Amino acid sequence: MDGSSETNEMQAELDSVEAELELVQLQITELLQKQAELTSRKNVLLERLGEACDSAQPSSSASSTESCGHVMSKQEMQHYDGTDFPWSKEVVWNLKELFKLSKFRPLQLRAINMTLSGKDLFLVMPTGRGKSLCYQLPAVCSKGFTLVITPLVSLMEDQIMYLQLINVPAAMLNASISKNNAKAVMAGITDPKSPFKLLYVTPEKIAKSKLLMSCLEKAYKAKLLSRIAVDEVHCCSQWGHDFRPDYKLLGILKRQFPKVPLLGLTATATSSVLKDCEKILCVQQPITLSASFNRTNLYYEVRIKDPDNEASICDIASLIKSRYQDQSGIVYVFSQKDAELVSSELQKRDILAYPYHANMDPDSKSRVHREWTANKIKVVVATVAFGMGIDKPDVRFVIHHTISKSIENYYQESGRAGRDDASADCIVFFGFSDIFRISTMVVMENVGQQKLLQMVDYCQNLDRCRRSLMAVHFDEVWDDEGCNQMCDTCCRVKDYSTVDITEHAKQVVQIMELAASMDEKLTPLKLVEAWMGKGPAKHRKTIKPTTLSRQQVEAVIVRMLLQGYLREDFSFTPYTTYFYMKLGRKAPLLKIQSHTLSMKMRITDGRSAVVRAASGQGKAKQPKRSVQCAGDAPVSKKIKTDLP
Ligand SMILES: Nc1ncnc2c1ncn2[C@@H]1O[C@H](COP(=O)(O)OP(=O)(O)OP(=O)(O)O)[C@@H](O)[C@H]1O
Repeated sequence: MDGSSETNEMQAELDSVEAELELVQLQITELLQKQAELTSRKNVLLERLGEACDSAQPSSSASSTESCGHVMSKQEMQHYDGTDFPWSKEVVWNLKELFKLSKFRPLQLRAINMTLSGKDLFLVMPTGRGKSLCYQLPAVCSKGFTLVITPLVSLMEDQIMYLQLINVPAAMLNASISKNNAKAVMAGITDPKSPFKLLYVTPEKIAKSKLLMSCLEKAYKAKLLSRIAVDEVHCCSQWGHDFRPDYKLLGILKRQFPKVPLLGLTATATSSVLKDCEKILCVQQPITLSASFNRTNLYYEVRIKDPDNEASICDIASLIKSRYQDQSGIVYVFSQKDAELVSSELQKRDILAYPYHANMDPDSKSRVHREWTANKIKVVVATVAFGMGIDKPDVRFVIHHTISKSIENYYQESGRAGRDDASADCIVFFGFSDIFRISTMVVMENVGQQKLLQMVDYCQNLDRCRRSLMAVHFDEVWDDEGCNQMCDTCCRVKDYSTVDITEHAKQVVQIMELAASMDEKLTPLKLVEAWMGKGPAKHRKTIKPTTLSRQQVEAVIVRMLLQGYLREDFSFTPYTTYFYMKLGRKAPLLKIQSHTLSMKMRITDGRSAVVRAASGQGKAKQPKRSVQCAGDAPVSKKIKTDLP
């Protein structure tokens, strides 16, 4: 053997060893990822188990730590759910007669009794579950007034309008009110007759107005300052997602008025953020009450969206007509154009539906909102612009014509259903091409892509309860029992079977490799078509078509994307973003004989019960000729959407 062929052989062996090493590295990464997922799940479960054990302990020795620093026994905690306090009669009377509510929601009475007992408290409760009542009701039952710190003037105005409606005197101090008005409010603070029960101020006012602080000082001395409520308390902490510098200065309140109980309210705060808030606000060992994010009255369902837009609207129309005749609901859509189109199509099918999006004039928007609230309009077909201030109790369904851009967004949007605690449905129509429409929109966001894929996983996953998939995002565990058959996966466990898709995935890789070898970029649609033997005649000759249905083809591609066998690739022009598919970092694993890939699929008919093995299983040959992949229309056009 001459020197050069020896070198060639060694080079070939080196290449092969390097390739193998790369595969091993991928397997290690995959296992480490799995380990991290399992560890995080284990930690959440351990925490839950700890809580469960605490609450199972005999009351004499119980020591539940439901607070950041303050230790309170379970029995003591439960004591605050009672109605034998000196103020209880007044509290219950006001709940019914003033606020016109029949009963308390979980944790409301506990929070109210605790704050009326003078305890400092952090209340973590999902949006729309009724945090405001926890300081509004105590304010009415206390002498003097409650100081409420709120970050947004619009939220302040909404609350004051509502309180005026129910005859509770309230005032506000912010940059938008007149000097005379501000003067009257300042005078009211020290008035022993307390002309208002709640005073709303921005954190800036506390930080900057010496006059306000001196009035509050006088009110404190005269025992007129009964309570301090800090809304959106997570804004204090730089670790929170919405830090506001003026919140950092609110520590002055507890330093100046140490005997006034403080109530911090938030819908989103981890325990480390709350610890930080505790320090910033100078509260010592506050009790933290956290309500579960699990909305037990909501039924979650995912339906496959028909690729034909008209057919998909037809599906929504018949769903509304058959299940929600004369009931109130929202259909969320992706773009302003979709809002116009879907609402007019629903109208053609005798459904009283109107569009709502950011590009409508303010009068039309508020008319749609008003008439829907008054039940004159049954369905609002809206972009995400329909969100803030939507507080209709009897929304019986929220249908997503297009998936949300993240699970957190989906939770908020779907959470507008069933606020009256009666059962309501949250249904997503999951369409393959929608993934890529949204992808191009979120591509510039920090973790936009990652969050979108979590939403896609929520839609495609048939292994786990939909609730439990959502719970992870709120650091909670809602197991199947917690679901109580209130999602389609829990209801239809028997309709799904696990299918080995390894050979199918290998075919996809082959197509991608061929395209890459020809320097051709594949859009998701083109990949589907090439695999199904559709598209130009020359493609059909080169690729052996799959035996899978279009729905299954799309499902396999989505699974491969979610698991890293495929990945997204974008190219940008000043006007639009183009979306293509690429092989993912795990694609080489499919070259290993022992590596398998499986997924759950819905058994809708005999055919899909077992997805038949791809042709040429185990000995797939490379087609000799290449796939012609270029030429299909790029996925993204410039679309007007209402970003949240
Ligand atoms: N006990 C109750 N029973 C029925 N409805 C209630 C109850 N408590 C509050 N609500 C209603 O729930 C809705 C939402 O309340 P609220 O605005 O206080 O929520 P929130 O938790 O402050 O939400 P956000 O985080 O959006 O500010 C209101 O319409 C309120 O009247």
